[in-house]
Amino acid sequence: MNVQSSQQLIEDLTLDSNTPYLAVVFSLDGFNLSEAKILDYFKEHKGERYWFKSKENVFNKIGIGYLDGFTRSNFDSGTLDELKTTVFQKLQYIKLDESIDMKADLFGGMRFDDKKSSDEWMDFDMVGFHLARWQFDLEKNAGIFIIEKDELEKQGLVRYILHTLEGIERSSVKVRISSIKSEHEIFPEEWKNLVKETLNVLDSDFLKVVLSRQLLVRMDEHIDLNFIINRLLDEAGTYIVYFERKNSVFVSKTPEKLFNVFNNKLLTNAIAGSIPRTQDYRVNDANKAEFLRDEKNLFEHIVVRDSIIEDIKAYTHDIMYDYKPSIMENRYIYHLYTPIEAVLNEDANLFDVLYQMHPTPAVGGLPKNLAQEYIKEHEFYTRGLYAAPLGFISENNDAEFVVALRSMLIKGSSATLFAGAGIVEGSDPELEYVETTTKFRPMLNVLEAL
Ligand SMILES: C=C(O[C@H]1C=CC=C(C(=O)O)[C@@H]1O)C(=O)O
Repeated sequence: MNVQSSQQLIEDLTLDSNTPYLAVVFSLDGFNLSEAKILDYFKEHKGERYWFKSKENVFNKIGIGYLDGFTRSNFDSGTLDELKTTVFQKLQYIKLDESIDMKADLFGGMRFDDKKSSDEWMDFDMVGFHLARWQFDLEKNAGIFIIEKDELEKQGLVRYILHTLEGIERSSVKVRISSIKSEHEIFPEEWKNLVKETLNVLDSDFLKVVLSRQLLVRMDEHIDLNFIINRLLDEAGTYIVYFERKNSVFVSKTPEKLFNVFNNKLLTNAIAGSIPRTQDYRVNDANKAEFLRDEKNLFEHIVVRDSIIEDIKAYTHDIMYDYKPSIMENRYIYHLYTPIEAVLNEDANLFDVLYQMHPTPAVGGLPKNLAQEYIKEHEFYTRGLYAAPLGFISENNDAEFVVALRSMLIKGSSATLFAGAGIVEGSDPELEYVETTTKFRPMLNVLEAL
């Protein structure tokens, strides 16, 4: 960044009186920044920081300080779309480097069930989208600083941004390692019984329901967030969601995309059907071949796929997918996987798409309404952000939302982990229980000291 020419650009800028914020877009070229350094540098903003990294390394976004945005106590697509437009209309942009292609976006989402509440999730809104004051994208190697115009002092602005970037670069991140003191499964036997009872309720009208449970992990002391942030980078091939709000942190290493939209092209996928991955590649190869032929898993997968296609039909055209699923390989588990592509209709409201697609049958069930009601009534806790849609949305409707699986809620010295399994006719309660144990692994791995 050339200080003089950047400063000149700002001095020459005519401030538009209709927009309260100035968004300064800058390059990170020449700076050696990492996620851990950025988040640590802004530690006084604890409770207002997020990190959202794409599974395919397309973006790596960090947001600091929730300057603006909107929260709602229920989901109303029309209102949300208007609120979104209002927030973006408050921004006037200035690029310190013409070649950077970055704009501000909103990060957030909604709880699994926007009508069910419990104390555990009090810090998170039913629906909430945040405009961060500092936004970094380490994939784009660029950042944005948004400042209120009535606080703006043009002369010092470029120096202030530069000073901040240098400060981040210089900071050395201290990590305090904590150890797991106890692990406590919440109602394991009752959960297996619930699966048994559910098998009696399933029929040709109620095909599938995903039942989840919790594992409570107590650490020996207050969990150091730098430690969590460092551990999150450990496994590639999943998304990383790290979302602070007030005194809670929600963390997910989900493999599951709800959908993304870039240049009006919508990508989504069906992920359903699972087998564990072992340490032995020969066993894995044999299991994978068997998995692709296994009727229970194939059935579970195909109903999920068809339901997703049904959900996006009203908002898209030219839907394309492979008829046969492939296998998605994660570190501890394999899933049956079908990518689905479509073109978004011109008048589509992305909040409508989100509301229609959520919950996918991979986390709710089928039919969706029946399954959602069943979960609300029978599960032993409130899902909150577990299996909820979280992600970002930009002014021009580029967006990416994930389904927040393989996740946990951190408060103080404890973490609550979540995992579920799709229950269909023929499911074995003991095997489903083991499958949920496998699905706790990614978050246990984050918490376990090396
Ligand atoms: C509900 C979860 O996983 C879903 C996603 C993929 C495969 C699943 C399954 O095979 O049951 C689940 O539907 C979870 O990880 O908590």
